[in-house]
Amino acid sequence: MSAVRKVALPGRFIVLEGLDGAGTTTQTERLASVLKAEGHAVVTTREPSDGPVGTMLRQALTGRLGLPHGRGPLAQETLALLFAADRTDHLHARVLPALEQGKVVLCDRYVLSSLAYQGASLSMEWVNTVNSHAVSPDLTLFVGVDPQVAATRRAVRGGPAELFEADEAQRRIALQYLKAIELRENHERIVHIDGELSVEAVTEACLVEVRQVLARKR
Ligand SMILES: Nc1ncnc2c1ncn2[C@@H]1O[C@H](COP(=O)(O)OP(=O)(O)O)[C@@H](O)[C@H]1O
Ligand SMILES: Cc1cn([C@H]2C[C@H](O)[C@@H](COP(=O)(O)OP(=O)(O)O)O2)c(=O)[nH]c1=O
Repeated sequence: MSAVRKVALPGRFIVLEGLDGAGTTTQTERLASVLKAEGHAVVTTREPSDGPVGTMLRQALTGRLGLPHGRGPLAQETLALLFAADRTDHLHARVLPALEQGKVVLCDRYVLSSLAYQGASLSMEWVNTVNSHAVSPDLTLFVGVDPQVAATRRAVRGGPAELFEADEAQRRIALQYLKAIELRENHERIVHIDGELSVEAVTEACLVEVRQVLARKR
């Protein structure tokens, strides 16, 4: 079974990916404001989504939902299936309707996150298969930073640590991202952006790629 699904809707589906602290939230907002100022209809969104399954996932990530009797977090398989279920729900509830209306959808995290984070402890092929209903983005921007840079930025940002944010886990996930990109890049456009540049320079580098996708005819 093919693990890559293509659709040709009038909108453009653009995903930002990277380690926790890489700057994807910052860049999603900055790209949206540039594109809106240029007159594009833009929808910003994220995964885990704000829908019912995504809400459950955020509870699992912050330790408010887990195994009974304090026996730790949900099993990795359960999390992987929830991320995949959230993705199909998010696509149908929010992403596909916006693409049908010709909008630019900027999404903070998508399938590559599952391949990197869940693929760090489960078979990446299996994670790819359970995500085979997820349509391919027109462009994925991988905002690459050294795990130590990401850790420093998380510390500056503050807030409670989430399930996958331990330094060792992030180093493993960084390697998994590279394997995940290798697995998918023959089927879809994935571009590595140097996330260690200034906020402004990262936005400029992302915009070069985004403009190419916006200019492309369907
Ligand atoms: N290019 C950058 N250079 C320096 N600091 C950055 C850069 N991009 C983001 N930051 C800062 O790093 C922290 C994490 O950024 P954020 O966008 O929340 O990351 P993510 O969504 O990838 O976890 C924030 O405090 C943000 O202001
Ligand atoms: C979408 C997705 C996210 N995740 C993880 C990555 C993050 O650690 C967390 C999302 O939390 P979030 O608070 O959005 O992180 P950030 O703003 O730092 O990017 O969920 C997965 O493990 N698999 C997935 O498929």
